[in-house]
Amino acid sequence: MQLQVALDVLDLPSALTLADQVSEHVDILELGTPLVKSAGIGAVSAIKAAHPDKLVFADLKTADAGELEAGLAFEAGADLVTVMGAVDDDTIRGAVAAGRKYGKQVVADMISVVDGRVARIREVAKLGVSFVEIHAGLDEQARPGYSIDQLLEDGRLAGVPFSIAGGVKVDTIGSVREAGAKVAVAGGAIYNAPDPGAAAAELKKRATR
Ligand SMILES: O=C([C@H](O)CO)[C@H](O)[C@H](O)COP(=O)(O)O
Repeated sequence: MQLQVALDVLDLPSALTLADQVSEHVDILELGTPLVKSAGIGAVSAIKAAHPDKLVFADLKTADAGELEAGLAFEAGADLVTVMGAVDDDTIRGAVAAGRKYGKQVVADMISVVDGRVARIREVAKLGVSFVEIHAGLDEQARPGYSIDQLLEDGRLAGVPFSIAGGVKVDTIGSVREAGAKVAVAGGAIYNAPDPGAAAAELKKRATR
């Protein structure tokens, strides 16, 4: 299972510092949505230039104009880009068309799809995305009683390639691997750790055990 770090910081210098600290332990460097909004699409180019050997994931969470927005990220050097799984199928098809044009990958982010999630995961997989991110966002995670378990259950049931995001940490990443995820996404468990490099190394160890 691959490990993706979500660089959920708000400026490019902080993102470059965090990427330097963790890159040797991760497979995918994600520019989180707030970072792209704050620092701009040029941050994608800067992270790719600093880490050309890593896959760079632009978490645009596109909700409309899929081909246009995905094209912006691919043109800037992204290897993967997100489109929302909840949006119009033509938006997803557009992002996929851009992916084909650039030879890059599109990921459908299932954030906020809760009812009927497995059925929608199967539908978006047929639209040509490379995989589906089964995701509980920061606001959902903040609610009392949040558990990653329903994400894992839906991944097991869906029968298509998937990643998991939503509070992946040292004591849950083993379950993410056992559920069959292709990628585990970790943000806070890495950037909030006293030593982000050590936290990423520990997650990577458990991701591949
Ligand atoms: O995508 C994310 C969130 O929606 C903010 O943009 C996070 O990067 C993702 O949830 C991973 O972060 P953690 O949940 O802190 O592991």
